[in-house]
Amino acid sequence: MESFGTRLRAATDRLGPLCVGVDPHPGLLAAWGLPDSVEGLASFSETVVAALAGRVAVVKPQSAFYEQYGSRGIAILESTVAQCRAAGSLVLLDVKRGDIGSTVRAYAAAYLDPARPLAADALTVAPYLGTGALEPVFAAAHAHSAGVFVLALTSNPEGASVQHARTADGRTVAQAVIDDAARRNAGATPLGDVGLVIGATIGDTGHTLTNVNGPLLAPGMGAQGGTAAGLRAVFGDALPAVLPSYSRQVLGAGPSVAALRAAAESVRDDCAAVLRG
Ligand SMILES: O=c1ccn([C@@H]2O[C@H](COP(=O)(O)O)[C@@H](O)[C@H]2O)c(=O)[nH]1
Repeated sequence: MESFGTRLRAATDRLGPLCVGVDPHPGLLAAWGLPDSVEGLASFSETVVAALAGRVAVVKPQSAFYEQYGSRGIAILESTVAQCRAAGSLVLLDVKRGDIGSTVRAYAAAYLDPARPLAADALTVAPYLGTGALEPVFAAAHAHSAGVFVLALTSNPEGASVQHARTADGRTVAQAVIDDAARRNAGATPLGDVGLVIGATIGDTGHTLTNVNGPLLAPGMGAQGGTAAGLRAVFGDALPAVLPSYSRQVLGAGPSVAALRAAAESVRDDCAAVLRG
């Protein structure tokens, strides 16, 4: 199989630069006329698959919204991931895992080994036990042609207190995470497999993103206030690597399949105009 970076570039070239998050909030279930139950979760997920699978480059299910329903929720997540992949979208599982290396190895197997029931194309990880502790997940990603997105500068206002703190060598924690990704992606074409999560809401923080050579996932679009026009201030010269991510703004258009598709196409076109000039 081709590398994740190659597959991601092909998907965004074909379908446009857009990631849609699948976040079945109880409030969204209610707005769609669905119960806050496993049945409601299943119906919500089926509609999202019908509307968007194979039509957007990347689908990003938020694991937490499935986990809260226990094993039946996880079963629906497995089915949603598999259907989106089969339809031709890449699936980035938003699980934000991170632990000591020996445990991270199990997370890597759970989410990236194609023989496992919850295998996706990529996952999100948290680097706060040290990027070195994530080594098994980078190795698994390489072995399975998968991707890893490391939290660097998150979209929530609380993130800066940790991410802007200085390390012993004077860099911020975030810059150390960014530089680690750049080192891992060096020389990859067209794009490395190690992505970063950089919130669309953070403005110009003075971090250097131009050498990453990997995808830059930009959550926080729409509901959290991030805009297509605002991406330039956050990403500067790194704009071509940005993958904007919307959840509630697109999902709020449901449950009509046609309206969900139209909402996704609208934000995709707004972003493409900025990212591709
Ligand atoms: O920095 C981050 C990292 C991840 N997220 C996740 O993205 C979605 C955002 O949902 P919206 O409805 O578009 O606000 C959600 O799953 C978060 O956990 C993030 O927001 N910021």
